[in-house]
This record gives sequence, C-alpha cells and structure tokens, in this order.
Amino acid sequence: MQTPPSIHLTMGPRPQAATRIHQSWARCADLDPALLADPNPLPRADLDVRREAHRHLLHAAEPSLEALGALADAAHNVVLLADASGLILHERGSRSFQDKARRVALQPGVSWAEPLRGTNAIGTALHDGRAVRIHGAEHFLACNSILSCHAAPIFSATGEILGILDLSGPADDMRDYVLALVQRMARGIADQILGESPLRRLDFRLGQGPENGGHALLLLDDDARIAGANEAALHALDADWERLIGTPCAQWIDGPLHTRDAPLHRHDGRPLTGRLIVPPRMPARPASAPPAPRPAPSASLRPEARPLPAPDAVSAPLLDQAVRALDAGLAVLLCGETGTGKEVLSRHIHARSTWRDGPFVAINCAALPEHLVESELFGYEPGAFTGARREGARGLLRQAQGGVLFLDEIGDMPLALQTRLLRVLQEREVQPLGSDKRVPLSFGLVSASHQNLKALVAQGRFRADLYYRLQDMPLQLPPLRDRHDLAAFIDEAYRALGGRLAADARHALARHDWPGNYRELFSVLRRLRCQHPGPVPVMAGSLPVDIGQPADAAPGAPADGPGPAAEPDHPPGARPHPGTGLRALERHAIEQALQACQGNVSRAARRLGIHRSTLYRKLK
Ligand SMILES: Nc1ncnc2c1ncn2[C@@H]1O[C@H](COP(=O)(O)OP(=O)(O)OP(=O)(O)O)[C@@H](O)[C@H]1O
Repeated sequence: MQTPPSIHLTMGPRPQAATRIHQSWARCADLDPALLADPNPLPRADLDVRREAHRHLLHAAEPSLEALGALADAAHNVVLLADASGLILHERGSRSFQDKARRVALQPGVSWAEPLRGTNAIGTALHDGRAVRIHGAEHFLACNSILSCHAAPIFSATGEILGILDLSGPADDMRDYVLALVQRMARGIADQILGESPLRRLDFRLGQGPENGGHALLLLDDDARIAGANEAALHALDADWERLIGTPCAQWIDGPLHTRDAPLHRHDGRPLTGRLIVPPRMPARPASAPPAPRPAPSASLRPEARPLPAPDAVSAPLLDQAVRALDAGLAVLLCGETGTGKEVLSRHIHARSTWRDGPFVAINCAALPEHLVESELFGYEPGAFTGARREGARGLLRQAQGGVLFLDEIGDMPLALQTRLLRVLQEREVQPLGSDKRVPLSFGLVSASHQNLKALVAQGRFRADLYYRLQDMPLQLPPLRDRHDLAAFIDEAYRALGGRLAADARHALARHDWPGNYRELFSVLRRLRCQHPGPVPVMAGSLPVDIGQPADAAPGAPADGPGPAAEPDHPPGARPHPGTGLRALERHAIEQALQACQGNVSRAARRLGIHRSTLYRKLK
C-alpha cells in the first residue's frame, strides 16, 4: 500500500527517547497509512452527542480548562480534553495555534487514539494509563512533528480512565514543567469528580506537612470499606486500585475512623494526618421548583477501561445465542440474580455483534430520577419545558443509534413509562418532548432484570405487551451456587490473583451460598489475597467466619466441613448451650479467644484465624 503524500512516517523516535515511546512505535509499526491519512472528524451533531454523554466530565473539568486555557492562550498553546476513546471533545487556548493544529487534525471531533494517529501524547497516555510528553519527531506521523504535546489521564475513583487532558504547542517551544502541570490539573479534575460522591471521604496526607505528597482521598462505604481512591491515596498507601477497592479501610489505616479529626497511622506505623468528611445530605427539592435537568448518573456511554472478565464455560454458550439473536434483529432479555454478570454479558454481546462499531448505552432503569425520565430517555427540543437546557437534548435512546441499548433493571421501570417505551420500541421512532417530528431509531436491544418479570406481569406491575416485546430471546444467567465446577472456578480465580487455596478452603468457599454471586465472590477473594499475600496456601481456618457455613446450619449441628465457626475455640466439655444459634456460637468463640489472649485483639484474631479488622467489626 502506498503512503499518501501528506503522511510521511518519521524515521523513529530520538535515540534518547524513553522506552515507552519506542514501545508505542512498535505498536504502530503495522498501522495502515490510509487510515492514518484520514482523520475522519465526527460531524458536528455527533460530536454534540458525545459531549452530551460526557457532560459530567466536561462540567468537572471546566475550572481546570479555564485556568489552563488562559495559560495556554498566553503561551500560544492549546488545551484539549479527550474522552476515554481518545476523541477530542473540547479545546481552549490560542486561536493562532488552533489554526495550525487543525492542519494536522488536532481538533475536536477527531480521535487521537494510537491506532488512528500513531504515537502521540493523547493516544499513548490512553494506552499506557500514564502521563506522557511526545515531542516533535517522537510523533509517529511526520506531519505531527510540528507539535509538542503533554497528556495525562483523568482517572475515576475506581481506576478507570475517564478522559485525557492535553496541552499542545509548537515543537520549538518545549518547557520542562508543562507535563507536571497537566498531570496536576488532570488529578484535580479527578478529585473534583470524586468529591461529588455522596459517600464519606477520608482526606489525608502521608506525614505531617504539605511537602509529603499530594492530597490523598479515600471514599468509604457504610461498612468503612474503600469504595474509591485518588492517585495520591494509592501513593500514600503504596497500593493500587485493584488491591484497595472493596477492602476494609482498617486494613490499611489504623485509627478511629468514625471521628472527624483522628490521629491516623499507616499499617507500617508511619503517621498520617487526616480527617473524615461526611458530605451534607442533599437538600430535598422544594415541591414548587422546576425540575432542573442534570447529568443522568444512570446512563453510561463509557467504554469499560478495565478488561471485562472473559466469557467462560457458563457464559460462552449464552453469549453465542445472544449474539445470533441480536444480529437477527431480536430483543435479548437477560435474567439472573444480582451479580450474575448480566451487564458483563451485555457488553460482550455488544462487542461481538454487528452493532459493535456503534456506542453501548447502558441505562439503569431503577436509577432514573422519575421527574427526568422522559426527557432523559426521549430527549427534548430547545425550551421544551421550564429548566430545560437552552440547546435541547438528544436523549439516551438516540444516543444508542447504531449501537446497543442496554436497559438494566427493566423491572423497575414505572408503568407509565413502560407504555411510552413500548410505543417507541414498536414503532422504532422517538418523538422528543416539545417536537412534532419523529426520529427513526436503529439499535440492538438488550434488557436485564434480577426480578421475575413474568411474576411482575401477573401482579400487574409490568406490562405484558412490553414483556413479550423485550424477550424475543430470554436467557437465564445461573447463580454461582448452580455452577457444577464452582470449586475449580474459585481455585482458578484465586490463582489468577497470585495465591493458592488449600483443598479445605476451596471446598468451604464452594459450599457458600454467594447471594451476591460474582460480585461477592471476587470481593472476598481479593480481600483474602490482601490478608494472605504470601505463597502459602490459604486454609479454611483463615476464611471469614461467615463463609463455608450452610445458610441454615443448625445450632450445635456438626458443620459440613472445617471452618473457623465450625471449630469454636472453647475448651473440651465447655460447649455452649445448644439452641443458642450461629451468631451466639460465634460470639462465644470470640469471647473465649479474647479471654485466652487477655483482651489482645490482634492475638485473638490470629487465634480465631480471622483478620483483626474483621474481629473489630464483629465486636461493634
Ligand atoms: N464470568 C465472570 N467472571 C468473573 N467476574 C465476573 C463474571 N461475570 C461478572 N463478573 C463480575 O461480577 C460483578 C457483577 O457483574 P455484573 O454487574 O455484570 O452483574 P449483574 O448481574 O449485572 O449485577 P446487578 O444485577 O446487581 O446489576 C462485576 O464486578 C463483574 O466484573
């Protein structure tokens, strides 16, 4: 294939350029020059849809874009914000440089992902999940050697890339501090998004002074488990998101977390200074106030930055059936208990179906705010109602055009809305609020529910006609307890985390009921691995006390296998009174262990084979 005249690949990165740039060049070696030659900007209307889908990110980034944009303007640079696919959503800064940048398609509506523009700061930062500067001839495309670009990822509180912040200027004006500045701004945007969470927040620093690293933030759920973290927190705790999320905060930080100004310590004893911030409850909206449109937290167009769990022996046949059905124009309905992987399967379906080049729009019907449902789903014309955005909105259904619409928790959709949705699905057209025009719709439809929709129909809580419209191909995702290969599956999953399970632990885990299915199982396994980082296989005695017990274990009845609660630490002959229940047995074992260890909680926990934080929790 001939290289188009405007696209000369440069001779390669400078010899002193870092390994990452060489690696990026190696990734780009086989790129199709024809693809590279055609930046293929999104039409304005489609770009607006992408911006709409990212309005939360754009809103959070606004103060940083403004501050950095002013600097960039003065320095004849531009600031760019790209989404998690590398598509540039927004630009600020110097007009004269914007014009130059446009000549090489560095402009909103163009994707700078590596496979489309070769080695470049946005694409390479996106690929590596790390900030990077790509200067002059380090760019894969010769035409881009006029640029010096600095890009940093913006991470969500759970480590997914939400977007990329970039500052670009002419190659003959490189300044060393710029990358650190962009990285700092990107972290500021991430903190802004994290700070909007309704969860409690632990705000801390390593050491006593401001010189000890950044402003670390942890989000804590009601059980004081870590639900989110910023990059500074990872640094302060010497951890990564994978190891932190879902673990009890007490596993990482010692100190009374329930107070506001607490003396805290990292587990190696290094002091932390911090405080717990409890966000104020959202004030109730006064009845008379018009409903103000706001970003729909219930919908996402975001590609999963974390890899999806690969289809396995159980989900692969379901996936095949679903893809065949969707490609044949049928609606797919996924049913299964919570955490059985309905959303994961739906993303695989999208990725394998003929709709894969279009968006994946997931709508959580249970979380759609009732007063916004119609406008969020169907869109509206400018000025359609009081409080509407001036420019109107396309609505989520139209955002799914050409892709897959995933209606999660469909059983929770209010009846009135079911009627409208049915009409839209039957007619394959939507009429935005305030408009007299109908817009044709074309997407693949996948719905999911953890509820028995047939029973809801029988109770009159779900429209029968909508039910039949959604379930051309109904598929049931089995709960974990129905997996014949559960012990082997758990063993393999734990090995993938780098650990080993002894046979008794494997079997105790396989006997557990797992009401939270994959979500619960993986949370327990990750926690276990944190508590037992070494190579020694974990024994059943080290499992959390509530694992491995049949849900209806009779008090005093012999347990179905070894496990900590099955072997309460009491002297022979001092068995607790029969009929005291599982909790009482556990309580008794804890009291005995504490007594034997003169109240030393750490030693008692070791004796019971559970983690100290678990014992603290049980003592509350
Ligand atoms: N086959 C699998 N192997 C490993 N992990 C999985 C698998 N399927 C799902 N998971 C993990 O389990 C968790 C729950 O998955 P998912 O959100 O798809 O379930 P769901 O059925 O949609 O849950 P809910 O009904 O509560 O929304 C996710 O963290 C996902 O990564």
